[in-house]
Amino acid sequence: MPYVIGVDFGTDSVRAVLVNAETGDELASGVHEYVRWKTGAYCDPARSQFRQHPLDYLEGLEQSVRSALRAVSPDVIADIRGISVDTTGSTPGPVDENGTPLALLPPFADNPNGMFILWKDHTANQEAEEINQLAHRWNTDFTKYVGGIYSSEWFWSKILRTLRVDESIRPAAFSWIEHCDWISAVLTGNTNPLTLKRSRTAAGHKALWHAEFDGLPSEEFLTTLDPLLAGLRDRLFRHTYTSDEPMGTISAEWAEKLGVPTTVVIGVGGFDAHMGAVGANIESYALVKVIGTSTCDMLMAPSEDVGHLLIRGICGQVDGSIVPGMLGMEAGQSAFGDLYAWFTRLILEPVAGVLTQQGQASLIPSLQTALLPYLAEQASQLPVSETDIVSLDWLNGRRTPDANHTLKGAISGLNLGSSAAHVFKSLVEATAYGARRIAERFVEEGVPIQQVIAIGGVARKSAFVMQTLADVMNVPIKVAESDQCCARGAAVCAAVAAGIYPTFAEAQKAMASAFDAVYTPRPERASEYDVLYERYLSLGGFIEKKMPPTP
Ligand SMILES: Nc1ncnc2c1ncn2[C@@H]1O[C@H](COP(=O)(O)OP(=O)(O)O)[C@@H](O)[C@H]1O
Ligand SMILES: O=C(CO)[C@@H](O)[C@@H](O)COP(=O)(O)O
Repeated sequence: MPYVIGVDFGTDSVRAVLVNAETGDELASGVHEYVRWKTGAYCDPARSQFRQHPLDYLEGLEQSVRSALRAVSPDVIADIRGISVDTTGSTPGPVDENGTPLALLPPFADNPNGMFILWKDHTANQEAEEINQLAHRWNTDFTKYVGGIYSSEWFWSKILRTLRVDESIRPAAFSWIEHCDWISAVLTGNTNPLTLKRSRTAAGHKALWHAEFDGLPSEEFLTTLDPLLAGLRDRLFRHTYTSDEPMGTISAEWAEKLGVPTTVVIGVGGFDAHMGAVGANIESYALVKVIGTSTCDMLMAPSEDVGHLLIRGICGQVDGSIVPGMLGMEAGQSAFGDLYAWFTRLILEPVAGVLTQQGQASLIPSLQTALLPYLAEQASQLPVSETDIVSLDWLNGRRTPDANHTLKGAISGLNLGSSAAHVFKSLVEATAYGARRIAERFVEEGVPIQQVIAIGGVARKSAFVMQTLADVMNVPIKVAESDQCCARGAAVCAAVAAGIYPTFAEAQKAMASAFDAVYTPRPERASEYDVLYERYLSLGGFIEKKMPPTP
């Protein structure tokens, strides 16, 4: 029997799953939480600075795969044929001529600017704005395939910001690399930034790569943006590769580290959301919502049907970014479950402080675990009325429609009777309104949505959130059965890259997740939410127009 491994680098942890490529059975999995990231090292949330140390990734890769393989017999291990990796993105980092991230070199070991700049880092808002202004007056609008607005979450904004603020990085950063490309390259032993195979998904959605531009934006565009970018285009890449392609064969060093055969094929890397959509059996005109810390909303359609459209305000339309040969479209919300995490922290921090002062700190961990489910239970008992609190989901800025990471969240309609459950309910509704706005944008732009599928931590863990989402969007939502859909999707990609299946369709048929729940909209709630959704749009319009933007 052939087996494959999918490795999914999420925001907080990395997960590896071992899948039987014939039956789709998940034999084993392993999880590793990033050690340095967990302590908050190299991050400054107040400034939206979020950096990850490459050692967290290397340790996570080894630990998660080893831990999965501990559960299976040597016969199974001997039949492992492929490994593919997905990561968050855009999560780029500076590398030297050998493709070594600068933070792995002693002078930069503790320099956040030598590390990977996590997708949710918004320190480059100013640079994103400059890219947009220049692109919109250039003869070719390089933003046209990424919704017309470049984001501070993406590749060029982050590179430019880093080069501007840190002189020490400038001579040392020979090139830049996305997390998904680097880890896949590490596994093959060839991290040469000039020859390793770069992911189409990362390049097309985040780096303004397009076949029409003959690759990345022109040297003239980049140097007009800032002379600090001179020459970098030639040290990046011109060609890109879809996730059905092999990146290479595993190096002897990594075969030994992971305990897998030296014949294992490493697939070209990709993003968590895109591979997650594959794991959830995405098909034409299905919207797959990856609902976790943030959301990614993945929509796929035949290029011949929608390739002529330029869809405004989304995170890109890229040929082959999800499934080779199809147009992959991405949108999303920069914070979804993160809103709930923020609210529980808000409640817990002072309570934990008091408990600690009173010598009862041992109570804190169980409070931490119980609080979200408790709030959801309380909120689910509340009626919905047109005078309810209305909140905005922009606590981490707005990713789509129309990226603007200077925007902030808001809570409106509080009175002295407003309880924690009322506020929590409004935050859950706000995330659902943001989701509805994205779906409406696709439809307004001419891309129909025929079904909605949800995957990710929130989709699996919270019936309350999912029912609210179905009510607000007024569509049935199917939830994929797998707890590890992104890693499973990576395993599907590995099966194709390793030649076990010739196409994604065949690999998905055998290996993609089934569905185990459907949330059906409740008609009376749906009509109440139509009214509240209008108030959400008005509140959003007011905040965007009247509140001065802050970095
Ligand atoms: N019971 C719950 N109800 C609602 N949200 C939850 C619950 N448990 C966890 N979450 C949210 O899930 C998010 C993490 O999602 P997950 O998919 O596991 O991780 P990631 O986004 O890093 O891949 C967190 O933001 C957290 O607030
Ligand atoms: O933006 C993308 C992909 O394009 C994601 O990697 C990013 O939202 C992070 O996803 P998670 O919230 O960690 O699931």
